[in-house]
Amino acid sequence: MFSEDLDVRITDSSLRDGSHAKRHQFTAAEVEAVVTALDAAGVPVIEVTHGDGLGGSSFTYGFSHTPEQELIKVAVASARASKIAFLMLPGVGLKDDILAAADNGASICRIATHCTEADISVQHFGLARERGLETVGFLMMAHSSPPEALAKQGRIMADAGCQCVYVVDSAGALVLDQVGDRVAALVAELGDDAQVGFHGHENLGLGVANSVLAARAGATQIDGSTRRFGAGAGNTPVEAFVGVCDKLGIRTGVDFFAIVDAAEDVVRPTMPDECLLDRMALIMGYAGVYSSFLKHAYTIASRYGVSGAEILVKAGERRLVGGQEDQLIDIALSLVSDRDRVGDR
Ligand SMILES: CC[C@H](O)CC(=O)C(=O)O
Ligand SMILES: [Mn+2]
Repeated sequence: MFSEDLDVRITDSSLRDGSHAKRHQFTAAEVEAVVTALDAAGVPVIEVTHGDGLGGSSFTYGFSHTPEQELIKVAVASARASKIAFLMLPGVGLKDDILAAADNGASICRIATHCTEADISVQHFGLARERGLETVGFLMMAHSSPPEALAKQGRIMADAGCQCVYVVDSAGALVLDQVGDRVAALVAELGDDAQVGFHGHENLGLGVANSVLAARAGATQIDGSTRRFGAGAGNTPVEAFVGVCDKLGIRTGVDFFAIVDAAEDVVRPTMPDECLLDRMALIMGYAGVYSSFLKHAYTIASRYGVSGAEILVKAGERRLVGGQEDQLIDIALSLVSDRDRVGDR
């Protein structure tokens, strides 16, 4: 599926996972600048979509500054060698959105489901393959399922036409061997039927280490974001991962010095803030909370005058999954009523 000169193929998610951190405000000029720089550094795949995937621009998830199909067109026009990928969550986006992205020149379709719900992706993989797209499946919140259960879900995706099933550590909650064990279970289940990938978040500071263990366990596609530009504390930093891979003899095809320059000179200026390993991000990793809830938790905490950290701890206890952003409001209201009850005594 990709050049034999690579041991792992990197997908940069700054222009999709970073969209969460930027509250979906990417402009066409920013996408052009980032794609041009990443392409020149040799990044083989660049993902461009609203943070919540095709169709994500909405009241619930946050409206995009620029329609994502426009951004996809700009990305395709700016890339010389990189392939442009897009993400879609069945039910957030529609099948027509996949066809529009393909018409706009994107060539890799990534379908994401909660890690126990792979069966809702079947028709989307079928459509994407029919349309000639390369396919990737995302099993999100993978920390919440044991390796064997994840492997069974991966089998559903592969049988539907998915060419690479990802272990997606949405909460940045997986620790070292927990990644290796999940990747190994998928590799054993899928054999030659599909590749295995890993998508990490930095909430416990393990993005690079977890990605190396994923590669050692047989993952051949690894996600990251340049300058960690992603939800929560961000994703595996591509530039650090490339540097580590160079030292370990893992071939990524990405030029270390060029990607370091791109991170500092091109990606950083598009970021509202650095993605930090701060209290809120650490709690997400520790409590197993979906990274894309971070900005919502900040907004809701300030609207209801409650602690964002407490919202996240309770979100972890409730085992919320992607799409349940509105439950953060419910948690905030329960914190307000607990506080009022104590005040009444
Ligand atoms: C809302 C989709 C989500 O951000 C996908 C992803 O990157 C993850 O689960 O980590
Ligand atoms: Mn992510």
